[in-house]
Amino acid sequence: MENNRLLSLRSASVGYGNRDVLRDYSLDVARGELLGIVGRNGGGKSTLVKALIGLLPLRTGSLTFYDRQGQPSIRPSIGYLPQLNRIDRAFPIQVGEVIGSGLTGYVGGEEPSVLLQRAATDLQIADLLPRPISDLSGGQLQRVLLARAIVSCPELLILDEPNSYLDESAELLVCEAITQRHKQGATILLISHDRESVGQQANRIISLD
Ligand SMILES: Nc1ncnc2c1ncn2[C@@H]1O[C@H](COP(=O)(O)OP(=O)(O)OP(=O)(O)O)[C@@H](O)[C@H]1O
Repeated sequence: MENNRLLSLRSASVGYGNRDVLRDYSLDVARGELLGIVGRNGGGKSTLVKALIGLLPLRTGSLTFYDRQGQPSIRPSIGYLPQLNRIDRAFPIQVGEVIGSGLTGYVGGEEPSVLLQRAATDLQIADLLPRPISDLSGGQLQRVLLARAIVSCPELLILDEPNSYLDESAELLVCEAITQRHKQGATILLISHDRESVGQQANRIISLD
């Protein structure tokens, strides 16, 4: 892992108000790894993710990202799928705009409209692009948010409960999209309370209970 690390969290404490949810917590993630993060409801999975993407400050400890030479570096490009129940469904925005927001700051060489169309096609939601998100079913919105997370082909993909609200065929589609991004070299953190579903995809599983 030493030379192949993407990130290293060391002795971190993170929490809300005066309560630490994670205390003295350490985690290394290797570049190209598909890491499953499992655990009971309220175990701290989303809190860990928020700390990794900078939404929650560390109270103690450190978070370091590394480049391909193993040197400390700036944060890599990150795609994030939040839990659906944290999304404001009434916000007046169209599907295409939501997916396109995943391209903010994109500096790669590909045409943004091509990337957007590809992500929408991969998740079979191209016909939904002009629709307002308030019109969508839970499973459709989940695929839209996943498309936003993957659209820029980020180095690090963090997916919080990606299978929520999905029927069986949509689960297969999402699983395929995740596997494809992994094969292309992305490092993926897959968060779930369902150890069995994560176990089929992950190289390694950690548990937060
Ligand atoms: N914004 C917040 N303010 C205060 N406490 C919070 C907040 N978000 C989460 N918590 C608390 O932090 C603890 C960990 O929550 P977290 O959402 O990280 O768990 P989780 O493992 O992701 O759970 P789930 O499987 O239910 O999504 C819980 O006790 C929760 O009540």
